Amino acid sequence: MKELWTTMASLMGVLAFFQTLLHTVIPPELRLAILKLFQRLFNCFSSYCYYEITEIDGVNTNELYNAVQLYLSSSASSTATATANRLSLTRGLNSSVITFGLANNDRLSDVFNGVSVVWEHIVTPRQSQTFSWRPLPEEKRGFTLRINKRDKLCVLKDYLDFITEKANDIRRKNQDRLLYTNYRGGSIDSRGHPWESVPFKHPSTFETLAMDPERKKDIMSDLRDFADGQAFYKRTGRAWKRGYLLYGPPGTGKSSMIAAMANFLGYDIYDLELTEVNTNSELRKLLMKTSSKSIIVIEDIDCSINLTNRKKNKNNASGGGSPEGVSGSPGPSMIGPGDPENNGSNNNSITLSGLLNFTDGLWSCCGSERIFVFTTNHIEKLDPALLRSGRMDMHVLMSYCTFPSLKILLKNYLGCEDGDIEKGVMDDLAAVIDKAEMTPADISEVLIKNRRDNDKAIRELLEALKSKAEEKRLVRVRRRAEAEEVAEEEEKRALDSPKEVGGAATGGGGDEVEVKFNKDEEDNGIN
Ligand SMILES: Nc1ncnc2c1ncn2[C@@H]1O[C@H](COP(=O)(O)OP(=O)(O)OP(=O)(O)O)[C@@H](O)[C@H]1O
Ligand SMILES: [Mg+2]
Repeated sequence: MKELWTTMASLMGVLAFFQTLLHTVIPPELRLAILKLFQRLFNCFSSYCYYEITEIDGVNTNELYNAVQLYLSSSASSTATATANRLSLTRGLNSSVITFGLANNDRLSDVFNGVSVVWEHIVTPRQSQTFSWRPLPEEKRGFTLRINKRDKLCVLKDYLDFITEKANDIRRKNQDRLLYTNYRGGSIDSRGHPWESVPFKHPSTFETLAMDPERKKDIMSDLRDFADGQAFYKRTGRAWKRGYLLYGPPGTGKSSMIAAMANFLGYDIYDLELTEVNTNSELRKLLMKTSSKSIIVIEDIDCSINLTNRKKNKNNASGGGSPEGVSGSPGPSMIGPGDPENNGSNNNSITLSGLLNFTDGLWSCCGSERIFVFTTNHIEKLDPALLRSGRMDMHVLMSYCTFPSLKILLKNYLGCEDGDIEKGVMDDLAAVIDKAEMTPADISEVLIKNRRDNDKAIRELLEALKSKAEEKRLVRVRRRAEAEEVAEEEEKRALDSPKEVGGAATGGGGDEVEVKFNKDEEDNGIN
């Protein structure tokens, strides 16, 4: 044994001697060249290709590294017990989910399209801090992907695309939805963001939303088509965005529908408070800072902006209207801060034109996969240019509660399925629901109040519906009586007016004569 140790020691001594000799005799350049030669020889005979994905690419963070890390985290968690003994755990900002990661210098195998690959996470200490504008981490991190040479051409690109897509999905799923608002107008905070965000936890879903089931299905499939439609939008040359206009009386579920859309698609919401935005350029700035896969909402659009701007400017053609692209409608005029119309009480110089550009102009495409949702209680007040397809592709009427919607509310609040309530009672509800014109919000109130006692809740609901229906009937009777009265009066006036009509006839056309007469009167007054 002793002899063995002595031989080993002398062998080590000889090796050390030769190493020192080689270092002194062979210059470093030659050593490097020999090393490279060996590497090349090894690569020639190896049946694998190796790809390195480093954390920092020069000075920038390598997005692919982050994507691979996230992607492997899902594989690592699912196969954690099978392969890895040591996993790193992380929880990101705004996230309630813990992600698993491949620990340092650990390996993981994966299969894509039937091809096996091996990932290795390599962490080495950074040797010397070279000069950099930003401090670099002390460790050099990277992933090495090992693929069989014969498979590399057919899978590499598709595999990396797949990883990037999957990582984006995981990132979105792991992060809580965010609700952004622009309470400071377009001004930016210390981190350069004009939006403030809070986690979005609205529980509304399409399942809880009370509306016509067919209409609901249409909207859901429209949203699904939109989310899966990247190739379609590219092929047709359209910007990947969609506009929804939700209109109807207060309390019919417009805001609840927006929350349901966000929860369905997993998108963030940007709630744009137009009254906080002072200029069109601020609006543009806000738009530029929104992310893809988001819903941009303007609630109560009729109250947010003076939608008569365009109409006013229609008469004011010399005011510099720009062509807007809607046939038959004149281009909107930009109203600048110095415009007399905007001075005085209203200093807000955001215009309808700015808003139209926001939803449909070139700037609306600075990002992708975005849904614009406008809500209003008065669709008739909106400018037709705002409603046209392309801007608002889908108009959704959120109406008073109908019988199918009522069934959804009964299920949500009382847990009553079809058949749980007596048929006679259901028939009574069905007979009265349309006449009552109650909103889902009104009905929810009645149900929520009595949710501990289903019988009482339904009894009170029926009473409320009946009394509302009676109220509506009385209003209709009164209106009809008033209309009849007006019609009678008009008839009487028509009988008394042949003389006037005759006089007008001699002048050639009622309205024209009246205008002319007034004008003459005016002229006489002036003279
Ligand atoms: N269609 C609906 N389905 C389920 N719940 C509804 C529906 N409509 C209203 N509600 C209930 O009424 C409340 C108010 O609804 P919501 O805020 O969505 O109405 P809205 O149409 O946006 O009203 P407004 O026009 O005043 O903004 C919601 O919290 C929800 O509980
Ligand atoms: Mg609302």
